[in-house]
Amino acid sequence: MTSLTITRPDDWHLHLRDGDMLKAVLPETARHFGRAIIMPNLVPPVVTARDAAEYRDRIMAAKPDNSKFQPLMTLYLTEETDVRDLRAAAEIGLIHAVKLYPAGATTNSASGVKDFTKVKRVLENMAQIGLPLCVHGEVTDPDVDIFDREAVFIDTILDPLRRDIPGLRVVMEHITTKQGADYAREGGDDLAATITTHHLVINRNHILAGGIKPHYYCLPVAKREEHRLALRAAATSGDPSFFLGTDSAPHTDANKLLPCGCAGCFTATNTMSILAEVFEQDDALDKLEGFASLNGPKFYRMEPNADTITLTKGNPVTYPDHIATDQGPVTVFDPQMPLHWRVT
Ligand SMILES: NC(=O)N[C@@H](CC(=O)O)C(=O)O
Ligand SMILES: [Zn+2]
Ligand SMILES: [Zn+2]
Repeated sequence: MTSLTITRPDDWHLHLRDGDMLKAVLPETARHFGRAIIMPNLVPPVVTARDAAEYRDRIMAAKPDNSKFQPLMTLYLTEETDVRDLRAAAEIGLIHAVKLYPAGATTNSASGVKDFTKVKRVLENMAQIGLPLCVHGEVTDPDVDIFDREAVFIDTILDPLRRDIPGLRVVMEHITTKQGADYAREGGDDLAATITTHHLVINRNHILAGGIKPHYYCLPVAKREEHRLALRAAATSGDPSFFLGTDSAPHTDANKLLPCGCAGCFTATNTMSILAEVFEQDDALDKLEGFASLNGPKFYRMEPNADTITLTKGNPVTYPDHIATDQGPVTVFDPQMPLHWRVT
């Protein structure tokens, strides 16, 4: 096969940041994607309907001319989240999900949840109205090894939470483990998982073997090869429990290349080329549309995009190794393999 036309994809987990960074990175996503779930971990975070409306306006203003890209806004769940404000924002279609960060789990998560009893009423209301909860699924207990934090979160927090609040619709964001894939697969219609582009490509050796590679450091951190293979199997299976959330998370090189560097991989630029290569390697090009364009809208109870994109196979694709921003360069994720599929 040398050409593949699929429904225009969406990105169900994206960091666009704000200000100059937003202006620099938004065109990279808007070029190929119809919609994206916009992560609310700004500083300060997007916690109220008003914050979300104002952030949406800034995104719309930063959009390239002629772009039909639609940001799907989210609220950042805090122990002070106001149920009425949240319900009103969902009813008018301003927000499409609420994001749960355990306090301290990842970039800009200090306002996240420490005591789950404090958010129970909000979660019960979300279950009533069918509003999905997007979960960064890692425990923050310093006694738990960083490579185990996702699996421990599923057993000690996510599973009890889902039993406690029946009907709560949950997206396990950026799963990185076999345990995550298994739990999502078996969780029924109210549970799904996003998988990033980079976690289909790298394992923890890519970060640590032969010298430390800060550009491959993200959270949850990439795990052993067996987990990467489990994610590949899940993404290419066609199972509607799994869909694309790139977690494209721009940080300037200056902030990545530090003694204590930021977590995040920036994949907006080359995600579709990487995915086509990955799905072709696994003999699953016919499953790419489900993963990137159909399974996400199905879970979010939205129509798929009405238009299509075409990927064409040819000589290796060239793409910039970084994106320039007013704050400095942002390195584009290097999949360490030639990519032959370009969006035409
Ligand atoms: N994934 C990351 O490594 N970083 C994300 C935060 C997140 O999604 O956890 C970021 O905002 O930079
Ligand atoms: Zn996260
Ligand atoms: Zn993220």
